[in-house]
Amino acid sequence: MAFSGAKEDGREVKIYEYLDELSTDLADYISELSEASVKERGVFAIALSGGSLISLIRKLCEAPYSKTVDWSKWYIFWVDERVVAKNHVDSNYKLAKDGFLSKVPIVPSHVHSINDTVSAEKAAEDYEFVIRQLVRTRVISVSDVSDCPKFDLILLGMGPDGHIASLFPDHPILDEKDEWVTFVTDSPKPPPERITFTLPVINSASNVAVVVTGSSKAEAAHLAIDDVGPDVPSSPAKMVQPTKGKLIWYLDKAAASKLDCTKCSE
Ligand SMILES: O=C1O[C@H](COP(=O)(O)O)[C@@H](O)[C@H](O)[C@H]1O
Repeated sequence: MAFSGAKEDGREVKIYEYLDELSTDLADYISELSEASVKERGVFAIALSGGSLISLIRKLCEAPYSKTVDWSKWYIFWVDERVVAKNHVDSNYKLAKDGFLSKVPIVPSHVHSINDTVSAEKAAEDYEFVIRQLVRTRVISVSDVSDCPKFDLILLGMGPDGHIASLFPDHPILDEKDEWVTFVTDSPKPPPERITFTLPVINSASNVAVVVTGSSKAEAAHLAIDDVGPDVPSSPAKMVQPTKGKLIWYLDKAAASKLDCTKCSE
């Protein structure tokens, strides 16, 4: 690792010279959380994003993780999904299935993808219903602060505009307080119809990791991580502030190139 720094509010920022090193550390982190969660609760409820994240968790499909992780206890969810058929090239499910889920022995009935045969509004409603059932049976834990689900781990990517999940800058759903899962039909990044966890759900997780690589995201990473004052563009990524959970940023050097790194240590 090139740098690792802790911010005053408990956030951790890890910066890597090489993507390979980032992927290995990320796989270590995920497998350690899985082990701790299975020990404590008997299950591991993890929510995935789409995009570049999936190739960055690829090490989990290799030894030692492929053998040491208790895959039978994993329950998979999506932080956001595009409302397209599951075999569509834009589907976050397809991306995860091809690049990760098909390579590890996760129980098929533990994989909770969205209903891709209905409208975005109905898909969000259905997905929230599924999550509510699993909160009731404690496959997903519940926050003692809000009544929100408390995922063991939420993995986020971030776009060059600072969007996380399908929460885009200046969009009214950033203010959603009541729903767990909501929808958009006007995503500025195609495809336009998507469902997404809301900020209260993301911020109720036990652990959140934001994984960001590439120089096109350097400005957005700076705006989200550094203390930049109030007169800056809206940053959904900056609104990721787990109430009680732990937040870690995994960045490569290019994505971290605009950070104020005075508090980072080698
Ligand atoms: O559209 C989306 O974009 C973000 C960021 O994707 P990336 O390829 O720039 O990492 C992703 O996290 C989200 O799940 C996806 O739907």
